Amino acid sequence: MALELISSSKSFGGFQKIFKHSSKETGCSMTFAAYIPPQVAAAADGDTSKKFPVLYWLSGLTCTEKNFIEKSGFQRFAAEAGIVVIGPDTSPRGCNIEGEEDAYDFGTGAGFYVDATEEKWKKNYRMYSYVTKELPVVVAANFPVDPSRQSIFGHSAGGHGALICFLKNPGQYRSVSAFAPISNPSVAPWGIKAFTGYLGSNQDAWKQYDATHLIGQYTGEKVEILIDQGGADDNKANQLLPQNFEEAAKIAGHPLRYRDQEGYDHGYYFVASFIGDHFKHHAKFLA
Ligand SMILES: N[C@@H](CCC(=O)N[C@@H](CS)C(=O)NCC(=O)O)C(=O)O
Repeated sequence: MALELISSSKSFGGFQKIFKHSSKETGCSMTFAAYIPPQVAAAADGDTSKKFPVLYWLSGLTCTEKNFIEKSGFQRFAAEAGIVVIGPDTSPRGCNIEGEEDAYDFGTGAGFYVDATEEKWKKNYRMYSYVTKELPVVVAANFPVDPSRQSIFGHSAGGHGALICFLKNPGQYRSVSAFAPISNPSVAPWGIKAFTGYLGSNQDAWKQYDATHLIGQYTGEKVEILIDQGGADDNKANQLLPQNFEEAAKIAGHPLRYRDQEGYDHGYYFVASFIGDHFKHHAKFLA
């Protein structure tokens, strides 16, 4: 479980680090980003038993662990709140699977946070288990985090990932939020492509990774979900389908704060504009 430090840069009094480690779930080496807020070093001088809350960030298609840490400006808010922020890469890489580099929306950079069952992909493409099981154990073993205070959020395919990780694991995460999530992947082109490739043609299997389906089955505490969606996001009407999730949440009686943000597109300028609100949202639950 040894971690290799790739880089470390001081930011807002804390440190933005990137690590690499060998993953059992994905059968390859994985990188992840870890922001360590200034309160951690301050505590290490005194009370070393102090543990900090941890917030997981999942990025979207084409991303590595770098997009969020370089473009969102989140470190200011993590430093203020004293929250450790972990952001994994979005897929296994370099597994020598035929076709893995052929598309921006499938294979490398597009693990889609599922455990593949199709023969070609099932050995390595296990991002669901990597994010929900292996990575939290690695993080708890290497950083002073309190595993009873974790939450999750993400963007686009990573917003889909955050919603399903939360909804499939009642009690594991205290809260969830998303920017422009792929909300109903079973009926949207990106989702259909990923699910067909990783899970095969059985649509019952797809539903187990579809937030719009899962919210009706969720048995845990109904904590409010925060979703921000850009009103000028070209993907909204055909890929993201937030209205389907909104409708399903209403039927399930699950509180949802859905905000249509007029004029914003799908990119990280949009994420950066509202990232502070998402930290406020999670800090309430992680206190
Ligand atoms: N049209 C884009 C689709 C991919 C995309 O929009 N990716 C989003 C997440 S779904 C992203 O975060 N891209 C990287 C970035 O903006 O830094 C492409 O072909 O690259």
